[in-house]
Amino acid sequence: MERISREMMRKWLSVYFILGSQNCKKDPLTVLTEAIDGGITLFQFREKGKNAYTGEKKRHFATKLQSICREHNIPFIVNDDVQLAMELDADGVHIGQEDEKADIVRRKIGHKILGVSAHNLKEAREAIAAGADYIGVGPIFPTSSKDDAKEAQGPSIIRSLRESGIQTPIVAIGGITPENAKEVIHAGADGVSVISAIASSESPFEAARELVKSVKK
Ligand SMILES: C=C1C=NC(C(F)(F)F)=NC1=N
Ligand SMILES: [Mg+2]
Repeated sequence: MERISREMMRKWLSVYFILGSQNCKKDPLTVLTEAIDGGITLFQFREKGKNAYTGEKKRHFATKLQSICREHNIPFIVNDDVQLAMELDADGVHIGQEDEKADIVRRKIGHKILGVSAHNLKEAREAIAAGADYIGVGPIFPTSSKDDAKEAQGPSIIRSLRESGIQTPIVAIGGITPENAKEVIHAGADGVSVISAIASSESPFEAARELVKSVKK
């Protein structure tokens, strides 16, 4: 198996749903199933926050989400926890600037998908040099899903990365909704990632469907 192509990565990034046990009103397995039926293209398991699951509870919960993704051919990405990603043979990992260094993670995961958070051109270039298959850029708009989020940067950060010659797949994150997603794509993002727009919705199915419609070029 070799590294994922940019073209394939761009396709997967289109509507990237991120979820953990702390983000849901309804049963997380139902939320994920509805989101997949609504058309999400990629999933990230992100277990963080005050009452986040740990150890065997976290692993067991991850396997249940992973099997739903497998049933629907949706790649399963694990946030932060490289060890868990390897144990589960996940399709990839996502790491932030404060996590394990990207070049070390790349060596650990082989050709699995590697996503890295980047907030500026320097971090983007470093991530790409370390072997990132995509970069997560944001928060674009104010977000309620991450309690230590940085200042919202607006879609212009994406436009400036593209103008600086960044061609690596970019997914935008932070406060993205069906109303503002199109603007983010027009700024040059290949996809949008969301937590609460889907996880906090009464109908994750409808919310996913609206997002899919809004990112169509
Ligand atoms: C902090 C994060 C930033 N970006 C992304 C992604 F959208 F996947 F790129 N995931 C995260 N967990
Ligand atoms: Mg992290």
